[in-house]
Amino acid sequence: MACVLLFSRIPPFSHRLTRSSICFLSMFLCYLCYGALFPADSVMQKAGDPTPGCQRAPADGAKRRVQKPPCALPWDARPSSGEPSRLKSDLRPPSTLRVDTPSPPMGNLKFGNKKLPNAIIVGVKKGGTRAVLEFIRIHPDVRAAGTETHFFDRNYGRGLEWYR
Ligand SMILES: Nc1ncnc2c1ncn2[C@@H]1O[C@H](COP(=O)(O)OS(=O)(=O)O)[C@@H](OP(=O)(O)O)[C@H]1O
Repeated sequence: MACVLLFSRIPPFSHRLTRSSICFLSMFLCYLCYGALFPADSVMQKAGDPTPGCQRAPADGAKRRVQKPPCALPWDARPSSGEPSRLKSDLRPPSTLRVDTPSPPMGNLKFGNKKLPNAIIVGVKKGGTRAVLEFIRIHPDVRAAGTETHFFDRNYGRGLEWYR
């Protein structure tokens, strides 16, 4: 009796095949939709961008990236868009970042305006503080000091005027 009940609950082979087909079909449709919504190039490069080599620069590590921008095209010659681009700010030479193209919220700051920092990265030596700085400074609204200031451990005696 139990056997009969058990077998009566197992769907016939054709039903199982249909369910498997539906399952595979839905997975395939999901894959297609995902591919249509998020094409591989949409994150790294826009369709009209004439500088494919710049945005596909190899990730060499933060220090080298800051010292030597991988793109030969001048920053001013690149097409601008309204959207704040993470990759563009990443490739921007540090000097240009400060002087030529201030981000909108920082635009009312004149060059040479001395301010104390809004945020400080604190860390031990070899604790990865440089990496944290490089990640945060990718944001277009962040303006970071060029080098580590070491105010509290080395330059505290110079006072706040030096720190600004
Ligand atoms: N996410 C992550 N995971 C693991 N390790 C990481 C990470 N980010 C940075 N690092 C390593 O941190 C080392 C650099 O740390 P600092 O930037 O604090 O260096 S420094 O003290 O300011 O010179 C440096 O180690 P070394 O390569 O041994 O010098 C980095 O490789």
